[in-house]
Amino acid sequence: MGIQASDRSLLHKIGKIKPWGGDGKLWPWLILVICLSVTYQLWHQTREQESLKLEAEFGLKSQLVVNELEQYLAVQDRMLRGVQSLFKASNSVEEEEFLAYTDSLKNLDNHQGLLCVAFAGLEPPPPPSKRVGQPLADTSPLDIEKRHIPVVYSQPFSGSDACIRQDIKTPASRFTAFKQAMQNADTHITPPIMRQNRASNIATLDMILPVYSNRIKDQSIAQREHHIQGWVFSSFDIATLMGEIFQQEISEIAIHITDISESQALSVYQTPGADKVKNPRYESSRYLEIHGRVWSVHIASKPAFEAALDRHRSSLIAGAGLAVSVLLYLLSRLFAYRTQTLKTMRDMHKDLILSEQRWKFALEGSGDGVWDWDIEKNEVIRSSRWKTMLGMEDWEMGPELEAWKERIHPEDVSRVLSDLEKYMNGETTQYINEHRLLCKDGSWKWILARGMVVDWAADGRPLRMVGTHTDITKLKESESLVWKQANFDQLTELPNRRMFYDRLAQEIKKSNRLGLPLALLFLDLDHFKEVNDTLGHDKGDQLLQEAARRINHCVRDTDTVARLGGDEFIVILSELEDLNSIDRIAQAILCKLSASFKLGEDIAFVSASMGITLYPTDANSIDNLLKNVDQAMYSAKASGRNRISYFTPSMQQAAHQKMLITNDLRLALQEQQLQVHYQPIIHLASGTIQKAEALLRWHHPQRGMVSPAEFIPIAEDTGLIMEIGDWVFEQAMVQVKKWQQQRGAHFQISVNKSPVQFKNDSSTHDQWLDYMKQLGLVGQSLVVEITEGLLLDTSQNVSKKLLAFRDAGIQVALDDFGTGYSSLAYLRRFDIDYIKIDQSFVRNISTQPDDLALCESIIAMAHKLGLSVIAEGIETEEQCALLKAAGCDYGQGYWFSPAVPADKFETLAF
Ligand SMILES: Nc1nc2c(ncn2[C@@H]2O[C@H](COP(=O)(O)O[C@H]3[C@@H](O)[C@H](n4cnc5c(=O)[nH]c(N)nc54)O[C@@H]3COP(=O)(O)O)[C@@H](O)[C@H]2O)c(=O)[nH]1
Repeated sequence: MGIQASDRSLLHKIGKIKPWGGDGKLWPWLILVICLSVTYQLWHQTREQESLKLEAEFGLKSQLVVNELEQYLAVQDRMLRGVQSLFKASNSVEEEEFLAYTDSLKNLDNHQGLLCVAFAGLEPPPPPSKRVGQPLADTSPLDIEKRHIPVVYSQPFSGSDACIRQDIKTPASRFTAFKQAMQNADTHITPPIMRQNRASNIATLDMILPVYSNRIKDQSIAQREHHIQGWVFSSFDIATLMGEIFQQEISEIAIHITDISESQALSVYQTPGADKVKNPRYESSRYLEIHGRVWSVHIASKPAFEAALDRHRSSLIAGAGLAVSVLLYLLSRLFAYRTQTLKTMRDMHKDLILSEQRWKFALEGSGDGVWDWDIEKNEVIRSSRWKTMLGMEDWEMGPELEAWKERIHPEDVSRVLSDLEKYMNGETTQYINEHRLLCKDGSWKWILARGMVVDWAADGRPLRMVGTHTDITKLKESESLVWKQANFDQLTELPNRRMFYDRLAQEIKKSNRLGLPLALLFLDLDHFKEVNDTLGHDKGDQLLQEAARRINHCVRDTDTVARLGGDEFIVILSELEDLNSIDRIAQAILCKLSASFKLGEDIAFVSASMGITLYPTDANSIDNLLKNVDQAMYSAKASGRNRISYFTPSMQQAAHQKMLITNDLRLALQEQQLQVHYQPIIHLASGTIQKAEALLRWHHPQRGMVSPAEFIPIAEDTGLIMEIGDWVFEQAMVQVKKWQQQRGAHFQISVNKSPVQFKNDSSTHDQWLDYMKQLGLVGQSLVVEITEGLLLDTSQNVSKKLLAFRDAGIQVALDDFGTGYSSLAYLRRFDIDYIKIDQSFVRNISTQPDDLALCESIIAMAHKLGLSVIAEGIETEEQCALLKAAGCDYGQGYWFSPAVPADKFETLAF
């Protein structure tokens, strides 16, 4: 059980582990934050460095552009100066010379965007020879404006006849550059000029050098204009020029060159798409003074250049840093999870060990033996306690299952194996069984075995079963004791009332099954009370034990003898094949019980009254059988004791009658069906009525007069006698008060008081005394008539009430004297005032000398004891005379008057 609970706890704990959260494990997050911030720092620094580096690179690139441009123009300048030198070297340059020279320039590398190299000379050319370079003697600057200046020679580079078709005077800005070159005797560059080139317009510029007819060093501008012969110039397609020079750079930077020499800035060149560059990261502007013009070179970084920043180390660092951060975070989470799992596993392991220790402790502490059965091998491991329970050493028992089976009590084997089989078949959820096992010393121990299969094969076969053995011997013994106490009479060891009911029920079933009748014999010992009272309860107990033995000897082992309580025994004679055996056994029992009982020093005699009834002849239920046998027993008692009475239908009839009377009696008092009659008691010496006996009468509406001899016992059985007895007493007291007034204060009325009234706790003498006081009666107005049987009762209740009556002056008469135990000892012990000689002795007094002698003895004895005697049932004058002669004090009987109603009593003439 402990392991199961632990398993549940472990599963619960495992279930609580969350790999990705919970339990306040913040440090993986801390690692992530640190890594990310380090990554950011690294990335930021690197990015800064890279940005600076790229900025420097951009600066270099910008510088390079300017340098390249300057260098290119310088090369072009030199090349043009070479052409100028050609003219300087001779007075006239033939076209062939010019073309030959300029053609040789094509071998040079740097002529990107160069359209043509040409010479424009002043007209008129000297006819007829086509010689040029001869001085123009009388020319002036105004003349230059007026004169036609055609392009004389032209060497095409990429633009065929581009220079031939050019007019150097248009546009004016171009001609200005020609003039400035002339005036400064130096290279000049024109502003950008739009030209028609094949199908499209192109921006061009010219680099110009003047050609003079004389040396012009240190000459004035006027002199220079005077000697001007013409100009050599190179025309460039700016876009091609720039594109070719900067073909590497323009993918990454945007170049915009503006000619700012004049008030209105002119765009020289702009890389394609430069206008789309918005918010460049890097920008620079430089100024270039070149051959008479001032250029602003603006360079801006393009996204392609800036992208280099993202491709560099900072990006790598950012990526790697992020990756490392996430990796470290995941690893730390895994590590945290692993740590937590390991901790939980350790806790679980600890719990398991603890649980197992507790489990073992609980088992060992409880003193249970443990067994572990390998079903496949059919071997059992048994704990030391298991073996010591049976008084064996550890080595004394082999591991075989049979070693256990052999020790099972033969009566228990089949039950044990059946329980085991039921469990294995799945009919029960636990193997549990109580059986006896043989100990080493030969004794038996009760074992409570419990077990469960703990391992199964894949196909469902049980492989291993474990369980415990608990020594329940003591429990069984106390159970047995309790059972015995509950079902057996401790004094006689016979089955008690409860067990008797069980047995009777079983015997009835058996009788039905076998078709054989059974008999019930109900015995009540006669005079047992006297034995108890005279010899004491110990002797009474001995008698009961001996009586039980004697009854048992008279029946078969299969029959049942039970004690129902007191001196009542009952016998079940079962499986009766011969009904005659009933009478034989019953007689044998009566005979045995009527034999003397030796009780130590004393000898006692009892007899038994026995009722018999048969199943199924007389009744077919337990209740009715018991009623029958009870009636039969009472019938035997009533018939004079020491006899057998078989249940008869008339008994049943009587019982039925009794029941009807009981019901009617309950109503009788309320419906005033009861009446008190008074029978006079005559003082024999004077012949006067000095007393009266109150006798109850019942006028039943249907039955007429019902005898008190019939209904008083019923009233006693049902307890109605309490109410009825009090009512009679009150009636009698009212009556005696009246008659005392008429007949004198000595007049007394005697009232019969049943033993039941005496014994009942609810009836107290105080109530009667109070009532008499209320009426103003003295105690002597009442005589209480009791029977001898009451005096046999030694209970405090009875003697207390009798003493209280005596103290109150109430007199006591002992009724029916001579019919019972007639012990003189009782007369001495209790204060009795009158003895009433039973009418059965009076009846034959005149014919039976013995009865007369008995009456004379009673009278003499009573007088000696100071008691008065009342003779009952005097019916004749002779009886009256004999009794009077014997000294009897009072007489009562039909000779004087039967009991009569009060009004009639008053008319009696005594
Ligand atoms: N506890 C109570 N018992 C009562 C009460 N009333 C009556 N009883 C008892 O009932 C028994 C029967 O009584 P009853 O039928 O009334 O018989 C009494 C007399 O009528 C009868 N008797 C009187 N004189 C003669 C006679 O000359 N011949 C004759 N055959 N019978 C006679 O005897 C009975 C007197 O009984 P008792 O003196 O009490 O012995 C009887 O036992 C009553 O006690 C009651 O209220 N309470």
